[in-house]
Amino acid sequence: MTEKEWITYLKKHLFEKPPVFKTYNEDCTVIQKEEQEFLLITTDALVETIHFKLDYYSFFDLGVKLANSNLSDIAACGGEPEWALLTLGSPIPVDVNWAEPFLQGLNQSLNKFGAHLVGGDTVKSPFFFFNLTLFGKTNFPILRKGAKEGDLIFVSRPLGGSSAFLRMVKTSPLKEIPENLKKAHLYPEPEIILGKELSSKNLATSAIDISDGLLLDLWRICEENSVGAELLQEAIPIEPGATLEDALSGGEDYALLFTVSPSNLHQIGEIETKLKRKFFCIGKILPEKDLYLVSEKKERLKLKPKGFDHFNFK
Ligand SMILES: Nc1ncnc2c1ncn2[C@@H]1O[C@H](COP(=O)(O)OP(=O)(O)OP(=O)(O)O)[C@@H](O)[C@H]1O
Ligand SMILES: Cc1ncc(C[n+]2csc(CCOP(=O)(O)O)c2C)c(N)n1
Ligand SMILES: [Mg+2]
Repeated sequence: MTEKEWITYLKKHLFEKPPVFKTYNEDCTVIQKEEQEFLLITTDALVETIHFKLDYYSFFDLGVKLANSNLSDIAACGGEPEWALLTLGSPIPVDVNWAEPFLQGLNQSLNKFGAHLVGGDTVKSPFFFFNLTLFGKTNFPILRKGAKEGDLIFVSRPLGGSSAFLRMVKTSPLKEIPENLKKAHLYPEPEIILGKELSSKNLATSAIDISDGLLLDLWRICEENSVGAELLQEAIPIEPGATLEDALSGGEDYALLFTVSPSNLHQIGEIETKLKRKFFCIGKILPEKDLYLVSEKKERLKLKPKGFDHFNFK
């Protein structure tokens, strides 16, 4: 079974009654503590050869990436990260020469957003793997559920850089790869500040962080809401050095994708001014359950939601 089929299959095994507010097909499990107080829980792993190779990652970088990929799921729910648990799997006895920089990278990224490592587990494993479980909180959770016909689709920054890095590192030495692509893959910034702004203004009708690719992650929002989407090719921001294909389906961007009702568009401008950033409106939500790309020549192409699936190598 593909990863998608597996996620569908396991739905019936997930407990989703109060106080669980929402869990299935979400970036975090959302648990309601009080009327306006929610606990967020997320977990994400990095596995050697699947997510990284040690010839281009330092252990410090691995700590940063592990923290950031988890922080990104808290950001997608409009949360504030708090507590983290680490599972460390190592084929060799733990040695401070690599464990110390790993923990430095991990803690540096967690601490930057007010989160702290408070426990974990350590096991021997045939290869290195690192898993983090991150707890956070929010007063107004943003879900994947909520996007409606006519809502505008935004992404928070240019896409594709991470995937372009991965392509280049297969054939080029690290020092020859442009800095912006290196940064996109090794140090993707989690959008915690933006997520909190969207949440406190109750502005996003839905959100997801782009981990498996723009098309696939957008399609997750569409499926959750029984809608479709249309993207304008010329409006999709592409990181310099990346291709359109990288931006559409590469993954590991950790940008935020969010939808906004057109009647609230002016509030995006207010956030842009406050954060001194620009966000990118790339399309809109459609009633019909399909994905379209309007090319630069104004041709309307129906697309498959192509992206990263751990068990689908078609
Ligand atoms: N092994 C599992 N057991 C229970 N629930 C799972 C398992 N794997 C995934 N899920 C749930 O399936 C849903 C979809 O997970 P998905 O992997 O799309 O989320 P994500 O963490 O945002 O993605 P990514 O892993 O790419 O960061 C989530 O609600 C998640 O909690
Ligand atoms: C060596 C190597 N080969 C391929 C990839 C690409 N890749 C791996 S996992 C993933 C999606 C996010 O992961 P998850 O869904 O587990 O959070 C992507 C795009 C990589 N990073 N390293
Ligand atoms: Mg996510």
